[in-house]
Amino acid sequence: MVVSKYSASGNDFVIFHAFLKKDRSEIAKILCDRQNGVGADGLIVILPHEQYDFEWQFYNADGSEAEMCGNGSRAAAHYAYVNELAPKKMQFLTIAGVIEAEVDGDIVESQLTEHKIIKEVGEWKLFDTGVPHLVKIDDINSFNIEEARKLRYEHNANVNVAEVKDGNLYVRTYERGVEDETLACGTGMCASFLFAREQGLVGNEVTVYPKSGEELHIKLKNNRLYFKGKVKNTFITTFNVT
Ligand SMILES: N[C@@H](CCC[C@H](N)C(=O)O)C(=O)O
Repeated sequence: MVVSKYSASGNDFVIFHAFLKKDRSEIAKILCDRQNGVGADGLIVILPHEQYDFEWQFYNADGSEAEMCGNGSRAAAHYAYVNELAPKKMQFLTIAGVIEAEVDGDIVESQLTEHKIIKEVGEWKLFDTGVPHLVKIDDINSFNIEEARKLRYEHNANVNVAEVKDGNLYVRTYERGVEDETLACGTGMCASFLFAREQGLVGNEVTVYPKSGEELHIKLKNNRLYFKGKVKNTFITTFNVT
């Protein structure tokens, strides 16, 4: 099979398109494996849809299906555009709802699904930005992988520590389904932005830096989150599925 590998700010994905919607949990594990597969944080499968430009299936590296993925939405939009599956400005369906995206060269902006606050857990706050994210505003160096892993299982959520420095937002994320810290997480950066904004640390727009150090932009307009940054199609390959 022919697959494309993408990096969206360091969050990496294997992407292919198909005609049939079926359980692809096993192939996600195989393709995402960093030793025996292509290697990625997630698998995205682009499928035709009658109402929208396309529909996707998103799987984490461990084969679990997730409702949404912010960085993945930008990579998928770029893939769909360059493969002539969607126009520059597109709408596509995820489990969490409809995503609007616009491709401009290697920059892609996604309008995420509606967001909400779920609950407070001490100094942490649990947001839903398409998928669940616990966020704490603290020194970015206080990110502790063991604590994050414990919270992830206690709350079935991704876990973020965020800090505002010189008006910019810095975020580190432990991702469920990858079961490790990743180089970037879009829905996590957006949840972190919401918490920082609530605390008056940022306004309606912010420049954000995930662990990869790449620059992204988030804005809140009419209570909707817009998330913008570069994506890179790192390679296209054939992969033997045996
Ligand atoms: N990396 C993604 C989020 C992917 C899903 C997440 N791991 C989950 O299972 O909730 C992003 O960029 O938003």
